[in-house]
Amino acid sequence: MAVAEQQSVERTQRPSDTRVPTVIVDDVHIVYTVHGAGTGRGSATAALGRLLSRKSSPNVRRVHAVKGVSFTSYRGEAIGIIGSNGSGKSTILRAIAGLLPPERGKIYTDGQPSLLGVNAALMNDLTGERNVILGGLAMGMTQEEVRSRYQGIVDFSGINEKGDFISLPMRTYSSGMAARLRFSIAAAKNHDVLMIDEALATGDRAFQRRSEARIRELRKEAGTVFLVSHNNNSIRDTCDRVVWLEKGELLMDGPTDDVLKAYEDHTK
Ligand SMILES: Nc1ncnc2c1ncn2[C@@H]1O[C@H](COP(=O)(O)OP(=O)(O)OP(=O)(O)O)[C@@H](O)[C@H]1O
Repeated sequence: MAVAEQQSVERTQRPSDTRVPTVIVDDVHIVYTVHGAGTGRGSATAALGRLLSRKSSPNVRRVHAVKGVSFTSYRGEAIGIIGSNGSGKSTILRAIAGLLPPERGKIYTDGQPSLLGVNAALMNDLTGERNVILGGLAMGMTQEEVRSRYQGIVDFSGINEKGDFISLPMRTYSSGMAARLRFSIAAAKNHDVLMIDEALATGDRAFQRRSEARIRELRKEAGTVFLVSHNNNSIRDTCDRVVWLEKGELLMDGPTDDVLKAYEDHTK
């Protein structure tokens, strides 16, 4: 795999009235290579033929998921990323987190961006309690910090509101409960750049309100928050700027109200 084109923006002394960039995405292209792809003919007979064929398919298909996207984020901004299914939102976040190498273009980041996805790695067979400790340590907290923030994380997640779930293995949680715990662990720490992929969509309304308030706090603490969501109200309540991707291209980047209005007109 090619080396990710992830570089650090040097922290230099700047006048206090200038905006400080946190992520620079410069003409980025991201291509997935899919091995063993079919021929692309979609009929049932063609699919059955492929399944019954003894030959393994030599086909390799390239999916050009992000096409020449550029934008810069600044400290204190919360940026919503919107667009229809498959438009490249999760892909661009994964690239900013350094998990996917751009095929072309460059991504510069100030500090280590943290990606909080619905699939963020916690261990399903461990209890919620163990996962809070594991997740806290994985994010770079000391044991002492984890101990002192433990109760706050559990209370924020609301996991124990209906019984002692925190001492049960995470595999017994509903997907919403698991997403809440992941968000609560990540939000317990201040991040230079925090990227949240749909995590809010799975919580109930009360949890969404708490999360939105916490996102506003994180911004005040001089971080940058990216929020991928299909929920326009969540974006409206949390973000002051929105980037709209469609078919891997940047369609619009501007103030939340302007971009959401154009998006809502487009999707009517
Ligand atoms: N691991 C992968 N291998 C191959 N193609 C992929 C992979 N992940 C995503 N893609 C493709 O890349 C494109 C962008 O996908 P991505 O998940 O970034 O979209 P998205 O905007 O986050 O979609 P959604 O709103 O449905 O979550 C899609 O065409 C998708 O099929």
